[in-house]
Amino acid sequence: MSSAVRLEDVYRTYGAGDSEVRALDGVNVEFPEATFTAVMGPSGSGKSTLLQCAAGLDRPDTGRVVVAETELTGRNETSLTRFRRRHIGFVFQSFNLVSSLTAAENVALPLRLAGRRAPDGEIRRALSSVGLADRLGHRPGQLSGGQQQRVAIARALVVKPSVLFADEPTGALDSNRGREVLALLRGLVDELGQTVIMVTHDPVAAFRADRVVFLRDGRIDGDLVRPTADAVAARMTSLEAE
Ligand SMILES: Nc1ncnc2c1ncn2[C@@H]1O[C@H](COP(=O)(O)OP(=O)(O)OP(=O)(O)O)[C@@H](O)[C@H]1O
Repeated sequence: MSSAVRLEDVYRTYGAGDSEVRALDGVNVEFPEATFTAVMGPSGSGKSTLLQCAAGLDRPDTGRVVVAETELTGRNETSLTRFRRRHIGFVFQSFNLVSSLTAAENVALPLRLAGRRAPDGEIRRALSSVGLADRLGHRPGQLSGGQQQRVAIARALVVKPSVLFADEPTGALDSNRGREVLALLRGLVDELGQTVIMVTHDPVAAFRADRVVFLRDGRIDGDLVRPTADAVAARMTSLEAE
């Protein structure tokens, strides 16, 4: 199986001198196409930094990041932005929708930013695929948290990205709404062959993934394939105790 995302020897340090933090300390990891991977680890272990570097939102100090067989490292900002707009979808814990725009307008935004047309049919299809065909004209403030996150997922998917990244996508939702979002992500992988990489603290969320990759102190610390929630929770407990 070919890899959708590959990080080779990635280092990322913040600050300098006494306040230096090595957020990523020689990370090597591959994320295969059409699979759902969860990234877990104690607070401060580098999960968000890994996701941001893999998505081209942050730059490693050294090492290589390859997405869809394209090397991101060394590209200038314009070229990186262009690549991201075509190939990367990103979903945040806090949804990050534009509050003054309707659901349909939010979903159209990435196409417009990429200088593409945003046909009504395409926008409607994206919102239908997340179960929100009847909420096109609603603004974020008129939607529940779970619905807002589904609009954010539709917005990330409308460009048909090579990879969908999600940083704690269920972190702001109650457990039922969180389960719906996870089922949606799982369905994208199973039905559309979408590659999904998700950071989460929640073993129940990680259980929906094909594989869980663990981080500790900026390094990869093993993985679990087709994990049970109990196995993930046990692994997290031991990582946090170390
Ligand atoms: N912009 C920044 N400036 C300085 N230090 C940073 C910055 N971003 C992250 N760090 C540090 O890098 C380390 C890794 O941070 P990161 O956010 O990747 O961890 P995380 O595993 O996602 O944490 P959490 O689970 O708490 O969200 C932490 O020690 C953090 O304090």
